[in-house]
Amino acid sequence: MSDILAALGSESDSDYDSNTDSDSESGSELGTDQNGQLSLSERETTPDEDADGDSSEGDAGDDPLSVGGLKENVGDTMFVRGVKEQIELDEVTETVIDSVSALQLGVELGVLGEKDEKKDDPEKKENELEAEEQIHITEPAADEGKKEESVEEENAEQKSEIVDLEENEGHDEQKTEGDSELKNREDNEKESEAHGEERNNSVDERENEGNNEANKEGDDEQKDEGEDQNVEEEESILVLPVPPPISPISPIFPIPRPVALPELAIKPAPLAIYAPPSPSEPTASSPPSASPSSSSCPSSATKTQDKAKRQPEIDAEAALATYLKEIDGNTKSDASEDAREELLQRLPTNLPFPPPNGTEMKEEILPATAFERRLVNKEMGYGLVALQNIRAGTVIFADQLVTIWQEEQESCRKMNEANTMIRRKARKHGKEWFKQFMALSRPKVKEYGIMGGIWDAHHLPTTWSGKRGGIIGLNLAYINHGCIPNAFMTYESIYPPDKDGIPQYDKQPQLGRAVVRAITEIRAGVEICISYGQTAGTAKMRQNQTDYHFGFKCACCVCAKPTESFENALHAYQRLEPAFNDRFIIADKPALALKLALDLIQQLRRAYVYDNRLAMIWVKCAMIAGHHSDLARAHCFLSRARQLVFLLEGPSGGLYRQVRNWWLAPRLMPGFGGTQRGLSSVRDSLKIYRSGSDSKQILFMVDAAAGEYIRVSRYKKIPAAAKNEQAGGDTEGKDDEEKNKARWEIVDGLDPIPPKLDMRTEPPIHEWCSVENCRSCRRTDRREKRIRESRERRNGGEKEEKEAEEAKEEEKGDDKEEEKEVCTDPKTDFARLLLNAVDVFEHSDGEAEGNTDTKNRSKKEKLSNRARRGSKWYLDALKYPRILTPDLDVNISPVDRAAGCNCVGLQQAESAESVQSSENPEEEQKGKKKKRKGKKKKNNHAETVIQDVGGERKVVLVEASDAGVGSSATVEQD
Ligand SMILES: C[S@@+](CC[C@H](N)C(=O)[O-])C[C@H]1O[C@@H](n2cnc3c(N)ncnc32)[C@H](O)[C@@H]1O
Repeated sequence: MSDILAALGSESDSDYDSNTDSDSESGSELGTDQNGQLSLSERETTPDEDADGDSSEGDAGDDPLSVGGLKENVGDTMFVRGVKEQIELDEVTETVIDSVSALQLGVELGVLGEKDEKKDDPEKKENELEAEEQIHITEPAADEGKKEESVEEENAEQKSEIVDLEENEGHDEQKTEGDSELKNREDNEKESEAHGEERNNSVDERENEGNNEANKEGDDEQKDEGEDQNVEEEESILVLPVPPPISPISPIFPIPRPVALPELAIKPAPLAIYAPPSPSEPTASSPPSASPSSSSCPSSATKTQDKAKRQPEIDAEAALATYLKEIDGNTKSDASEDAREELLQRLPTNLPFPPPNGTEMKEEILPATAFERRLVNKEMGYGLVALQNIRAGTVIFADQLVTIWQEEQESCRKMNEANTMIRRKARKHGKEWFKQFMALSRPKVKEYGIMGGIWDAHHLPTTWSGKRGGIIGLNLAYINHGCIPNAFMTYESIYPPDKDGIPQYDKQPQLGRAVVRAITEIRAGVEICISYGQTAGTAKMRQNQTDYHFGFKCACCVCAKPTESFENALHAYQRLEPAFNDRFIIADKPALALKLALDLIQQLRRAYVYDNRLAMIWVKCAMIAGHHSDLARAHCFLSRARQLVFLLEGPSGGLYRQVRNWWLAPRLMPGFGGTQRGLSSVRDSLKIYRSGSDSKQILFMVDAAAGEYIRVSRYKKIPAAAKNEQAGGDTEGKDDEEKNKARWEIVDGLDPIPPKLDMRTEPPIHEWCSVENCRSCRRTDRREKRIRESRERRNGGEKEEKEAEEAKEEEKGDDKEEEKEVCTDPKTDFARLLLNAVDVFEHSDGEAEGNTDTKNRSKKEKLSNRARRGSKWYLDALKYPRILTPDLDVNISPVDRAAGCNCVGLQQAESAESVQSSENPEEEQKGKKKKRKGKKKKNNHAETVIQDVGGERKVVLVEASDAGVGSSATVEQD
C-alpha cells in the first residue's frame, strides 16, 4: 500500500451509502469545474454549508466522510466531543500546566531532571561537569588547540554579532521579540538565582547565536560568504561522528541531542493537547455538554458552554449518532427515509477536477494568527496549537522548505560543510525568512554549529519522488507527530520552466512548499498534528516504530493514553492491511478481502483515522474489484477514495489526480481485468448508489462466501409489498420500517453471459454525466471526434470501415468459443487465462524450431494473437508483482474438475496434454514434439502452473490422468 502511495505520490460502512448517493450525483462533478480551479471560498459555499450552519447539522448527521460533510460533520462531532475529552485530558492538562508554571519559574524542562539530581548531589554534579568537559577534550590531541582557538574565534564572532545586533535592534522587527525574550530570560534568571539554581548558559548562547546570526544577515552577501568561509575553516577541525542507525534517514547531526526546550513566549493560556474525539458515541438522548471542569481556563469553558447552548453542534451530533447507528446496523433507525434523503441532498457534489498541471491554485491559507507555538508537554516539547476552530480541508499553512537529500547529507564529511550547505539553502528564501529561520530554537551542542543545531532539532525526514532526505520549514519546525493526526502534509511539485517561463511537465519536478491541511475539524486550543509516517499496531509497537524511524518514542495522546477503540483500530490496521497486498487473497478470495476491508474501514472510522491509511483501503478495494473486471464496484470505491483524497491533498495533489483518473476510467488501474468474475458496467454502479442503506451489502459482497464473487447484476430488489407477500403476510412483530423496506436478493445460478470487454464498443464513461454542457465531456467528445476524423483521413473512409468490419467479424469468430459460457469459478477462470499464455509459449517454440509451414503459421498467429489479447492481464500483472499479480501457483484440484465445469478454459485445459519433462534439453525438445503428437489422443485433465525451469519462469502443464481423477494427480513438466 505504501508502495502505491510512494509511486503515486485514501470512511465507513456508515457513509458509503450516503456517499455513494452523492457519488451518483458526483457525475455532476464533471460539470462543476467550470474554471478548472478551486478556491476554498468556493468550497465553503457548497450546499452543505449554508450560512446559518443548519445544513452542516444535516451533513453531520449524514456523512462524516464526504468532503463537505467532513468539514462540517466531523468537525462538529469533534468539537462537541472535544469538550468531553477535556475531562479525560484534565490530568494531562494539569501536568502540562504544571510544567508551564515550572518553566515560568525559570526551570528549563529539558534539564529539570538533570538539575534536580544535581541539586541533590553536588558531587554528582561536579562529576558530570567534568565528564562534559571530557567529552570536549576527547577530540584528537592535535586538533585540541585548534578547536579551542576556533571556539574562541566563534565566541569573538558572536560577540561582534551581538554588538551588531544591538546596533541594529532599534530597526529590527525582532527587537520586540528579542526584548521580551531577554526580559523573560532575565526573570527566569532571577528566579533561578532565588532558587539557588545554577544559571543556564543556554540563554547567552542563544542570544549570541540565534538572533545575532539573524541580524548578521542584514549585512551584504559578500560579507556573509566571507564569514561562511571563516566558519568553514574554523569548523573544519570537527569531524562528523558516524551516524548511528536510528532512522532510515539518519539525522544529519546524529549526536543524541539534549532535551533543551526552546525558549518561546510562554503564555499561561488554556492548553489542550491534541486528542482525537472520544470513540464513545453520544446518543440523541444524551447530547454531550460542555463541562466547566473540562477546560483549564474558565473563560474558554464558558465560551464552549455558550456555543453548546447555541445548539447546532448538539443537534448535529444527535443526527450523526442516529445516522451512524442506522448504517452500522447497531440499532434500528429512527430517521425516516425522507429525512435520510434530505440529508443526502445536502451532500456536496461538486468535487472539483484537478486543474491542469502547473495551474496556480488559489486556495486560502489560514492567517498566521490562527495558531501558535506552545509548550505541549515535557516529552513532545513545543507544538502548534490552534487558536481558532479550523475546518476540515482548510490549508493551515504552506511552508517554504530547506531540503537536504540523503546524497547531499552523505557528501558532507565535516560539520562545517553541512552548516554551510544549510545556510546557503536557507538564504535562498530571502532575508526575512532567514531571520525567522535563525530564530528557531536549537540545542546547546557546540559541535552542531548553529545551522546543525536548528536542523537537528526541527527537521523532518521525508521521501519524495523516490528520494530520501530531510526538510525544515518555519511552521513545520514545530509541528509534532500524532498517530491519529488531525492534519495532513503534502508537497507541491514545481516543474522547471523553459526559457519563456512555461513549466516543462516532461521534466522531473522539484519539491515545492509543504502544504498542511486540516483533515478533521480542529478546535481552538487543540494541537495540530501530522503523521510523520504511517504507524500501526499497539501503542508499544507504534512507539518502537517512531523510535526506529524518527528517533523518538511517540508520546502523542493516543500512545500516551491508549484507549480500547483506538488501539483496536490501529492494531486491526496492522493485521489486516497486508491482506490487500496478498495475491492469493485478491485473486482467489475477493469476497474475503472486501469483508476485511469493510471491517477495517468501520474500525478506522470509529477511531477517527481519516488519513491516507483509510484512503488507501478504498483504493485497494477498487483495485480488487477492478482485478475481477467489476467496473461498478470499482467505480463506487473510487468515488469514496476520491472524496477522501481530495480532503487530504486538495485538488492538485498527485494521488488525487491519479484516483480521479481511475474514477473516470477504472480500466487504467493496475491489474484491471485479471479475471472476468465480477464483470459489470459502470452503469451497474447506479444500482449500488440507489440501494440506499443496503449498499454496504452489495458493495462489499457481505453475503458472499470467501471465494465467491457475486456480480452486481445478480442482486435483485424485492419490493416491500412483494416481500411481505412472500412472507405470507406474516408481518407481526415487525415495525413499520421493516415492513416498508425492500429486500435485496441474490439471483441464483450462473452469472449471465458477460458482454465482451471491448474498449471500442463500451460507451465512454462520460456518457453517464448528467451535467449540462459539461466541460470535460465536451473535451472528450472533441478528442474522439478528432481521432475519428484523422483515422478516416488516413485510411480513406469506406475502405477503412470495410476492413474494420472484416476484422471485427474475424475476431467474433475467434472469440465465439470463449463467449459461449463464462465460468464463475476463480480457478478455472485463471486456468483459461493461463492457457492463453501457454499458446504464446507454444508459438514461440514453433518459431524457434524454424517451422515455416505457412498453414501452421497462420493458425499459430491467430492463436498467438488471441493469446496475446487474453494474456495481456498476465503481462500487466507481472509489472505489478507485489500488488495485483494473481497467485501463480494456483492449482485446480482433481475434485474440482470432477465436479464438472463447462467453461471453455477448462475444456481447453482438458484437451491439452502434458509432456514428459527432462533436464536434458534435447530430450525436452523430443518431449515437446511427443506432446504435440499425442495432443489429440489423450484426454487427460491438465492444469497450468508457473514453475522455475532452468532458472526461467515457465508456464507448465500439470497433468492428471483420467484414472487419477479424484485420487491423485501426476505432475509433469514441460
Ligand atoms: C519538528 S520537531 C517538532 C517540534 C518539537 N516538539 C520542539 O519542541 O522543537 C520534531 C521533534 O519533536 C519531537 N516530537 C514530535 N512528535 C512527537 C511525539 N509524538 N512524541 C514525542 N516527541 C515528539 C521529537 O523530538 C521530534 O524530533
